[in-house]
Amino acid sequence: MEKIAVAVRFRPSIAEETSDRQWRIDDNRISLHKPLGTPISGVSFAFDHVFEESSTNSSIYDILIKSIIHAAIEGFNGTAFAYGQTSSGKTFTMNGSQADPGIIPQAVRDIFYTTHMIKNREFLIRVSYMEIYNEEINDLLSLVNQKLPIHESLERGVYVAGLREEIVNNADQVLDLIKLGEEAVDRIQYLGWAHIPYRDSKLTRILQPALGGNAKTSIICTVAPEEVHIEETKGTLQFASRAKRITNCAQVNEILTDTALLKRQKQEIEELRRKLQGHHSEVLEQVILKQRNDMHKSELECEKLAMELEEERKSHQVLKLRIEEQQKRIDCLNELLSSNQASCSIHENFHSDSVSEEMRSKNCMSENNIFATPTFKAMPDHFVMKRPNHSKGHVLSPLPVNFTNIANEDLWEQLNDGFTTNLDALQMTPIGTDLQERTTMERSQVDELKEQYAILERKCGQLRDENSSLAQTLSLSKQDAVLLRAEKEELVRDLNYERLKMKDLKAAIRSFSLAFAERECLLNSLYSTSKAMIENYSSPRFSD
Ligand SMILES: Nc1ncnc2c1ncn2[C@@H]1O[C@H](COP(=O)(O)OP(=O)(O)OP(=O)(O)O)[C@@H](O)[C@H]1O
Repeated sequence: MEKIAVAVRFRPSIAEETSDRQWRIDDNRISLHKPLGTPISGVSFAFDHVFEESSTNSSIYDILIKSIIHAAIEGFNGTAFAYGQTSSGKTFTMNGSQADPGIIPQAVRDIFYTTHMIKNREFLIRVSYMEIYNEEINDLLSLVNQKLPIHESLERGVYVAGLREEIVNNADQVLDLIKLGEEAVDRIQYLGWAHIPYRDSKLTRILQPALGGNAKTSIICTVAPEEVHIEETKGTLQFASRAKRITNCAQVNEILTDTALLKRQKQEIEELRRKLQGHHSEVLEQVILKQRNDMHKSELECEKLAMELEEERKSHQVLKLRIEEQQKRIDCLNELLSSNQASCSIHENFHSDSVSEEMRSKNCMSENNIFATPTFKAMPDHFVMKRPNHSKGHVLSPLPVNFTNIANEDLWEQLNDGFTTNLDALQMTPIGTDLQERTTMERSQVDELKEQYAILERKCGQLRDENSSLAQTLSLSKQDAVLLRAEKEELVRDLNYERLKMKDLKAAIRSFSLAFAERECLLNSLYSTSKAMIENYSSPRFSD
């Protein structure tokens, strides 16, 4: 006979308040005090352990839970649960945080660590996970198992019928299952004392063996230290005091005789055989087959994507080259444009008499290359003449329609736009028809060049358009490539995940088969031993 271990844990205070009354902890005693330290009578409780606000989950595990886990490994029933008002720290105590794992992850790791160290015994560890919500029991590992009933039998005691039990081989599998179960819950309040009456609830029934039955039990009552929660805290402490009076009678579950062991082994082997040959193995095989198919599909998808990516890369390369080529052509045209602009400005300053061969060749105006200089600036409307020796400033006038060999005063007046001059001071006169021919020829050349310039400008515009559309295509292709790469990475991740799942399944089947083979061996040996014993007993020596 032994008492239930009851501990109280204070969570750190959330509110910064000045309180009239406060809880005081002295060793394992909790009492309520007035501001000046006077204890309030009748509000004092003693427990097995009281954990202050600064306590850690790991210290709680070591002091309160570890011994239960080790006893369970030895064959006892064990129960540990948290009880307390909302927001008092139940979840924190059970699940904990990354830095301070709660008692569930610690217990799970401890179970596998300890069972691995025991070499002379075999363990079969199964996990189930359920919620009690509004007095209904739901399976968190199988969503089809809802509203499950509570049964009781001589062999199993109180149990939830139809609850899924997963065989597990390591701690991570258990924690993964718990995570899976938590995803199914969108409501972790099992022990909301304000909502579920302590008596008559399904929870009370399930906890029956733990509260006064065949089990070792630890209860962690979580409380909030703030004054505003004093009444709820008192309620929790009263529950804890009642729980402390409960006595359990824990016994190692079964010490089987050879015959009982034989019977039990036979049953287990039958159960395993049924599972292996029946639905369970079929499901596993189907799952493996599906995983394999998915894996092949993903691999094919990956290859396809890789090929597409390669194609995309090649077309990028081609586009890039084309753009570079176009850019070169545009640069070349721009160079020509600027050089021709320069030549046009020189051309504007030509005096009709002073067009020399040297100038012509310098500005690409020789007979041979006149059509090779495409971008000329348009000529001004008036062809102008300059008379350099007449005065310092340039006197410009429109070109007369006809020149003759002799310059008279009228002509000069016409040339100088009404400006009169001393004809004796003139050094030369315009030279008639030759100049006219040259001017006409130059005009037609300039017209042709204008046309060429317009054509080339159009072409340049087209090239620019083409260039920008190629740049657009390139940027779209780049975006496509990024998307394809992301898709590929996701597929690779899926593939790896499927591989891991398949590996786990294979390991589960392997350990399942091993256990099955070992059990069969054991059965056979027990069977032969029993047969030999029976034969021995029925031999004439014993008949006598
Ligand atoms: N011992 C502790 N140390 C640090 N923080 C804690 C502790 N206990 C509780 N907390 C914090 O207090 C808040 C409430 O705790 P928790 O969620 O565990 O309460 P709960 O009893 O599970 O609430 P509910 O019943 O409403 O689900 C959380 O933010 C939690 O991280």
